Amino acid sequence: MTVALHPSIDNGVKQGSGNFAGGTLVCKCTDHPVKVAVKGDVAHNHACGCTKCWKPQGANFSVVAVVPRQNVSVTENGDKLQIVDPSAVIQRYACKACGTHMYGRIENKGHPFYGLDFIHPELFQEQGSQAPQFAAFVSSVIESGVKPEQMAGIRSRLKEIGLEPYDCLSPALMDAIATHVAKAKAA
Ligand SMILES: N[C@@H](CCC(=O)N[C@@H](CS)C(=O)NCC(=O)O)C(=O)O
Ligand SMILES: [Zn+2]
Ligand SMILES: [Zn+2]
Repeated sequence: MTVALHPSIDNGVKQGSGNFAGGTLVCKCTDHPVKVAVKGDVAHNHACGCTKCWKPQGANFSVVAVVPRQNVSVTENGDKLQIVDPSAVIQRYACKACGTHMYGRIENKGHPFYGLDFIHPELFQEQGSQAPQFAAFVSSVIESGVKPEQMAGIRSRLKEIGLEPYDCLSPALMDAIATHVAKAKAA
């Protein structure tokens, strides 16, 4: 049996339509679910192995992407949301009833990713948003209980489905962060 990564990619990565116009994220509650409207497609969608990103039951990875924060609005049952860890860089708003993270927001205006919210595309009611592009923080799954000897299998499975594994973010995103830091230092 192949190692389980995340239900939305375990049978292969499904490509996006290329013209996803946005949609509604819905939490797992059957009663009064939280709904969040997102305008436009997501970007930088990826699998994340860190312990902070929300994963569905049984998954070793989260699938998470970014959207401009002005494109995100809570439309229903926002009173059920609470911030998971107010001291984290990314303030993740989760449903108090079912635990699903609905969006994560950076409030530090100096952060390289300020202006982008983090969302989980599997929560879209609609199909067709951008597919995951790579896997980040892969080694961090060990912090959630994966045994080091399972890592070779996990990395090879990620590669098999077309998600290059990295132990931080992708080179493009790391370069973007470093560029931001260099400009801030020069200013
Ligand atoms: N090894 C750590 C890595 C955590 C981490 O740095 N996560 C990244 C990717 S989501 C991050 O940007 N975190 C900022 C935050 O969680 O606020 C863990 O698994 O907890
Ligand atoms: Zn809920
Ligand atoms: Zn993460």
